[in-house]
Amino acid sequence: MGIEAVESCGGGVNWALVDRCRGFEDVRVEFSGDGIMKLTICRPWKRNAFRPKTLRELEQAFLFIRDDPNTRVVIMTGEGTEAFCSGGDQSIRGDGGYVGEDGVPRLEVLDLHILMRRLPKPVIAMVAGYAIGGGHILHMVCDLTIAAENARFGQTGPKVGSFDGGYGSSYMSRIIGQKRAREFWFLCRQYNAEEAFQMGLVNKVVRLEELEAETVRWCREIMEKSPTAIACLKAALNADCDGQAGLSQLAGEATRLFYQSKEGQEGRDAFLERRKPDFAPYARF
Ligand SMILES: CC(C)(COP(=O)(O)OP(=O)(O)OC[C@H]1O[C@@H](n2cnc3c(N)ncnc32)[C@H](O)[C@@H]1OP(=O)(O)O)[C@@H](O)C(=O)NCCC(=O)NCCSC(=O)c1cc(O)c2ccccc2c1O
Repeated sequence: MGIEAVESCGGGVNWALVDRCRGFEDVRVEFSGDGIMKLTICRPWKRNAFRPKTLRELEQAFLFIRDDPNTRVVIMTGEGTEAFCSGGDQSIRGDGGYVGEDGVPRLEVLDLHILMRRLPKPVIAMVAGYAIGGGHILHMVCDLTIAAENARFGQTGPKVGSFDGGYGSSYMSRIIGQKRAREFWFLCRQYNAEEAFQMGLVNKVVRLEELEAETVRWCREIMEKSPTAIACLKAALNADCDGQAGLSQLAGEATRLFYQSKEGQEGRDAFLERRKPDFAPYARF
């Protein structure tokens, strides 16, 4: 995959920068060497608020990861200990969305959510500090969340003139229930890590110094399991709230398995060999 420049962080992993994402400005993409890809939003002076460029780089990284057989699990995090992500960068919010270098206003984070949901590999949010606004939604869209004790969670939309009626609302209510979701959005309060854990928003709370090591432990535990089973389970759990798109993702996993079977390959081979397919050996049991 073209990795270089080993640098050492916490968690006992020698993270290596991924060459093909080396030109990125807002996102650092690193590989553990044994299956874990770490994506770090690097705008700490803005509490890791995202701008269109940040989202583009995350999208490119996820597309790369989707096709990369070496990557089994993804960690998504923010630079530093102050914030995971504080949502959309309000300083470049125009009248119709967040304005990038091309001058076009967009709400592109919604596309990123879909990419993350469709990724057939687990994404774990590693949260230190604030996960606020669109940053809170990003952690919710991740499959699992490990939080440091200093983590703080909340929505700000109705305070800053915004709202996410997509995963930010409907999926939140699936996770924490309707009453709590309404509380989150209508009051715009902040919740600490323990409160988030009690609500089921977070899988584990650890001391800040332990955050990366614990997250890596979860990744490695997942990597001991069948990747196909994990991909099918993620698709099945998504299908519960993703409608036709969710069913299509789940069915795509079935088609992928079918393509790998002798029965599926007999259909292809018969067509190419201009003969009648012989499916007799593959009767259902
Ligand atoms: C995150 C905070 C609670 C942190 O508070 P703290 O006191 O620790 O730090 P400061 O407030 O002093 O911030 C330090 C520094 O960072 C700048 N900053 C922080 N967040 C942002 C931000 N989101 N955008 C721009 N800049 C930010 C801050 O201005 C300071 O800079 P200085 O130059 O003054 O040093 C607190 O910062 C906070 O509440 N931040 C705002 C959180 C927020 O409201 N986020 C936006 C919500 S809306 C959203 O994210 C969103 C995005 C989308 O793309 C959508 C798409 C489609 C539908 C809905 C969307 C949506 O709702």
